[in-house]
Parts: sequence; structure tokens; C-alpha cells
Amino acid sequence: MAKLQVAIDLLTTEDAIALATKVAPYVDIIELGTPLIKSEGLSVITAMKSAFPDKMIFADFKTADAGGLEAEMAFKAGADYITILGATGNSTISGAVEAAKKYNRAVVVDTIGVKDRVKRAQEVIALGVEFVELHAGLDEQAEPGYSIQVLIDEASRAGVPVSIAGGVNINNIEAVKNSGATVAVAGAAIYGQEDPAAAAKALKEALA
Ligand SMILES: O=C([C@H](O)CO)[C@H](O)[C@H](O)COP(=O)(O)O
Repeated sequence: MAKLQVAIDLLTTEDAIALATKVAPYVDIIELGTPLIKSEGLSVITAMKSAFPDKMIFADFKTADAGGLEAEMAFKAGADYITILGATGNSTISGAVEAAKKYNRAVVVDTIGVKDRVKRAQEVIALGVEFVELHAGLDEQAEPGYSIQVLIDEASRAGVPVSIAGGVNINNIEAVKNSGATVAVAGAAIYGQEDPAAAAKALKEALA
């Protein structure tokens, strides 16, 4: 069964913990979004792991350089996963993978900005990455003509473990599930709802 990852794109630790408290029963992975980490620093990772020790904590660093160093920072703070940009060089990804081995954690490659996401996903899995995020970021989603269907089609033919992120919601979760993606990432479709717990529960049930 595909896992559900909540992407928390809020800006304070207090708000992030409050949201996670509501949705934790329905999610497998708690993602601390890049804006949240930039706003609050590494302490938000430590606070979230302390509050939810049984959940996988995903630090969305989107690292572009110094992969080993940044991965070590994230893992020491309590993260289970760190994201490294697929657009960066293999040495940055390999550095993070080495740190992940040392701390028994994992690296996820984020394909934001990558032209051929499937090809890059296949390349980086060979470097020891846990899974690859087929990702259209918030700005790309706002561009005219954006459709998550592109990511769903890519997941179907990737042949390696992938997640889908970029507007996953209750209307497309069935297609996301059928694509074979191992993780469905939902941000606004959870934190932007009046009842985030009900939204997360519905997404989780759709993935079952
Ligand atoms: O990673 C994300 C983005 O780059 C800002 O951090 C989002 O969390 C990701 O795109 C999922 O969010 P939704 O598209 O709102 O589901």
C-alpha cells in the first residue's frame, strides 16, 4: 500500500506541531517543508521528532551542494529523510547517501526543475537513494496548463520507487495510487482544509 506523506508548508513550529497532532493518525511520513525549515531552522526537526518519535520525519532541505554536510545536519537534528536536488551533481547525492548509511537514515531525490524526471530517477536510484520525488513545485503548479497527470504518467513508467508531489488531492488520489507510486505527498490538500484530520483520513483510506 502506498504511504501518505503530509507536506507541512506552514511557517512556525507551533503551527506545524498543531497540524501534525491532528493528522498523525492518518499519515506515515511528516514532511517539514523547505519554507518551514528556513523559517524555524533545525530546531523544528528536533521538535517534530520528539513529538512524534514513531513517525518518519522528512526534512525537505532541497540541498544543492555539500550533500554530506547538510545530510549530517538533518540526521543529527532527528530527520529520517533528507531531500537532495536531482538537478545537482551525483557527487552531492552520493555524499548525502554516505551520511545516510552512517546514521541509518535515507536520502530522497527531489526532481523539481529536472527536464527528464524518469531518466534522472533511474540514474539516482543507482546511487543508493531510497526513492525519488516526481515533483512539480508550488510555482510550477501555478503555471497555466499544469496538470498532475504528467507526474502520474511518469510514475507509471519509472520502474523505480517514486513519490508524487504537486497537487495531490482527493480528486486524483485514486490515479496516484494506480500509478504504482510508493508515496503520495499531500500539502495544501491537507493543511489548507478546514478539517485537516478528515482530509488526511480520506486520502489515507483512498490509498488502502
Ligand atoms: O515541496 C513542496 C514545495 O516545494 C514547497 O515546499 C510542497 O510541499 C509539495 O509541492 C507538496 O505540496 P502540495 O503541492 O501543496 O501538495
